[in-house]
Amino acid sequence: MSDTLVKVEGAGVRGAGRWLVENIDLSVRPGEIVTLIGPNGSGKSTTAKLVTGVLRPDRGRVTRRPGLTIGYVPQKLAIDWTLPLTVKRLMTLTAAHAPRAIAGALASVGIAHLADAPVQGLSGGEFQRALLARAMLRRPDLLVLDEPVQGVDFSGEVALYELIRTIRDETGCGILMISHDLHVVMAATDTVVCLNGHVCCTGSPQSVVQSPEYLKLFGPRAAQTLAIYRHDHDHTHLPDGRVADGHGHHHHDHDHHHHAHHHEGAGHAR
Ligand SMILES: Nc1ncnc2c1ncn2[C@@H]1O[C@H](COP(=O)(O)OP(=O)(O)OP(=O)(O)O)[C@@H](O)[C@H]1O
Repeated sequence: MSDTLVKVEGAGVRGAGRWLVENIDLSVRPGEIVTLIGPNGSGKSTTAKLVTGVLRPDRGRVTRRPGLTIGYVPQKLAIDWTLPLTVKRLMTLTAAHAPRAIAGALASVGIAHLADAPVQGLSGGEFQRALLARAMLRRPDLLVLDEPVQGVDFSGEVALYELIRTIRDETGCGILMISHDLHVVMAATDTVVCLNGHVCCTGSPQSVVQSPEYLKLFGPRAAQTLAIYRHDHDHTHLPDGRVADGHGHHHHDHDHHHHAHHHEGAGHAR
């Protein structure tokens, strides 16, 4: 294991009389961002639950570094949306934390000004940041994020991935995240694990986008994902997602990312 935070080896989970996932191999080291990608129902959440220990493997094994602390940001939060709940209170729902620690965590994700705001009024991006702050309060060695950019628009998405990288840089924690987004996540991760009930391919974003398994799963347009991102993303974002000024970069929106070229009908006439 050396300093590996978690290692999943040949793991499978059964449910409803079948294998939900099989032969899962992956590991997360300190400071590493590993992203699970795959279509709906491909086993991303199931794999994340294996990593956090919510699910036990029916085959294979999962080894966690002794004393490992995990911060988890769920896909959905089971809270009663009809009760008034401030952001500050959300931070202490499941564990007590000192007011100073809470203020620090909210500041680190850029929402210090929302401490007394009702959770119900937050935007999608603000809510994700609040959940991140809550997970960070545990000072986790490993942060597990199930779809961290849900309900967030494209520029907010870029800002969130940048925040996640900043958290990694500043705390040195390992991060496992789930996404079925391809464009931004591919550039925001060290290792991609592509799932379809089993691990189709694993590696750097550069190597995964070139693998036949990835292309089969996501189609040829997906191969352009990384190139498009690399080409255009030469500017930095402010915490709220706006493009930072001051380096001669002009503001522009990201719509063009979504317009990968079609090459339909490009076959040769015979
Ligand atoms: N508790 C369960 N019992 C039976 N089947 C389950 C259970 N949980 C998940 N499944 C099934 O396991 C498969 C993998 O589900 P999982 O939620 O891990 O996929 P996912 O990749 O996270 O999907 P999505 O992108 O839609 O969130 C699916 O076919 C799902 O229906």
